Amino acid sequence: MTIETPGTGPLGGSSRRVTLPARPEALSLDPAQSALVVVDMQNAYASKGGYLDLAGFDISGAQAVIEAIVVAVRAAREAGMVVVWFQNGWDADYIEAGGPGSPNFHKSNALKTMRQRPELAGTLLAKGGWDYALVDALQPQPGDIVIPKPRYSAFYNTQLDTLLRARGIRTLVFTGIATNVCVESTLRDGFFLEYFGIVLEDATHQAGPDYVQKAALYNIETFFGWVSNVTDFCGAVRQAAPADDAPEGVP
Ligand SMILES: NC(=O)N/C=C\C(=O)O
Repeated sequence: MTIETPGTGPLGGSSRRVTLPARPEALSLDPAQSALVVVDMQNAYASKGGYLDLAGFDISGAQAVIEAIVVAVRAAREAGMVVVWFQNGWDADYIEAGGPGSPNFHKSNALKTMRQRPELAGTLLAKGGWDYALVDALQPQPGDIVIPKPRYSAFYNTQLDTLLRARGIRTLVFTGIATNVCVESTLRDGFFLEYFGIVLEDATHQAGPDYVQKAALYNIETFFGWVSNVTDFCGAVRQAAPADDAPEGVP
C-alpha cells in the first residue's frame, strides 16, 4: 500500500511524484511540495564540548548523523526540494528562554547546566555563540529557510507554518538531533496542522539512552507519521531529479 501525500495542486507542484519506501507504508510525494527539515544541527547538539556533551548526554553517534544529513541535503537540493534548517536557542540575555515562571526555565538541561556550572553562564544556546552555531559541515545556502526557535517545537512562536504554506508544502522529511525532543515535538505539532511527517532514522540521534530513539520512532511510525532512511530517500528523490535536465532521448 502507498499513501499519497498532497501535491501537484494549484500551488506549483511539479507532477514529478516519487515513491518513498517507509514504515508502516510507502509514501508517494511531490518533491516540489515537500521539504527536507534539518533539526538543530548546532554545536550544542552535535559537537564535543557543546551543550548535550557538557550536560552528560552521549553524542558519540552525532558524526554519523552529520554525514548522513550531508548526503540527504545534497539529494534534496538536486530534486528541487526546499531545505529548512532549525536553530534552537535564545538571545544572549536569555530573555526568550523564560524565567522561573516558564517550565522551560526548569526543564531545559542547557539552562540547568549553566546554573550548576556558573563558569558556563552565557555560553549555551545563546545566539551569536559557538554553541548556537550550526556545525561547519551543515550550512544553509541562499534560498533555504532558516528558522530560529525558542522551544522544542519549531511550529511554536515561529514563522514556519506560514513559510511552508506559502510554498504549498505539506510533506516534511525530518533529520537532526534529537529524535525524542525537537524532531518528535515538531513532527507531532505538524501532524496536528495537517503536515505529513517522515523521519529518516539514520539521520537522527536521540538525547538519552538508546531506548528513547526506539520509543520515538515507534511513536512516530505508529501514531504520527512514517519512518524511512537516507538510502531510500536518496533513491526516491533521484527518480525526480534528472527529469528536467536530461536531454531528449537520454533515459
Ligand atoms: N534539539 C533538541 O532536540 N533539543 C533537545 C533538548 C534541549 O534542547 O534541551
